[in-house]
Amino acid sequence: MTLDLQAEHQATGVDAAAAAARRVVDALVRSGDLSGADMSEVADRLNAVADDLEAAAPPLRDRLVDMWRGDGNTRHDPVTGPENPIAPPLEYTAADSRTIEATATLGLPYQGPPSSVHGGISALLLDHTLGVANGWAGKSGMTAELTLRYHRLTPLFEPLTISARQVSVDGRRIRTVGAIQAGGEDCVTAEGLFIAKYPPRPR
Ligand SMILES: CC(C)(COP(=O)(O)OP(=O)(O)OC[C@H]1O[C@@H](n2cnc3c(N)ncnc32)[C@H](O)[C@@H]1OP(=O)(O)O)[C@@H](O)C(=O)NCCC(=O)NCCSC(=O)Cc1ccccc1
Repeated sequence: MTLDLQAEHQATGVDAAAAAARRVVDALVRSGDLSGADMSEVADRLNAVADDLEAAAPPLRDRLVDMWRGDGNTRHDPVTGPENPIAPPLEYTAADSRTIEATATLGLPYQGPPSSVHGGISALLLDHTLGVANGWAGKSGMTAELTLRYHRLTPLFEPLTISARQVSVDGRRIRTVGAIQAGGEDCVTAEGLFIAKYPPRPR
């Protein structure tokens, strides 16, 4: 089976709502206390939206089964998930049979050091990208160790290339490397040990 590297997108429905929520988060972080908007009115409107969503939400168990349906890529994860507002979201393409990559430009919600990507966000993007590279290469597992080296600040507002490649499989031990680059330079590099183990999807 060939892994489908990109979650199927819907131009409408929850994907469109998640994209709107991403805009809201970005606009809120952009605004801070310097905005001319009436923030208590904004809070009321956002709480009204949350009230509507919570009232219409399915039972948690039904949603868990639904979000893990099938065997391919998920649509809800915090890195590629088009229906998850905290996902940038990344869209992977295959560079070769063991290597995948994505391009993303991150904004203020992902800031750590000034005008730079938070180190934990870089770790999140790399952990997930290494994991998906394993699936693409044909043997996946759970992260047992993830070693990161932060070479230089990772800029916000500039295109980043996030890539990963499976380098070896030895029994249940899978070794995978990856990087976040800006302008062709390594910002963060990663080495991961994954152990082949597959927690069952809720059915
Ligand atoms: C799965 C495992 C890591 C290993 O447990 P078990 O199955 O009980 O393994 P067992 O003890 O039977 O050892 C087997 C072999 O492995 C070796 N070995 C084991 N550990 C280490 C080590 N640290 N360092 C070195 N070696 C280690 C051990 O010595 C043994 O070697 P041997 O065969 O004797 O030569 C478990 O601790 C766990 O679930 N941890 C939580 C993982 C977790 O939450 N991760 C984050 C979520 S995943 C994610 O986000 C990424 C993702 C994104 C997208 C898509 C997909 C993925």
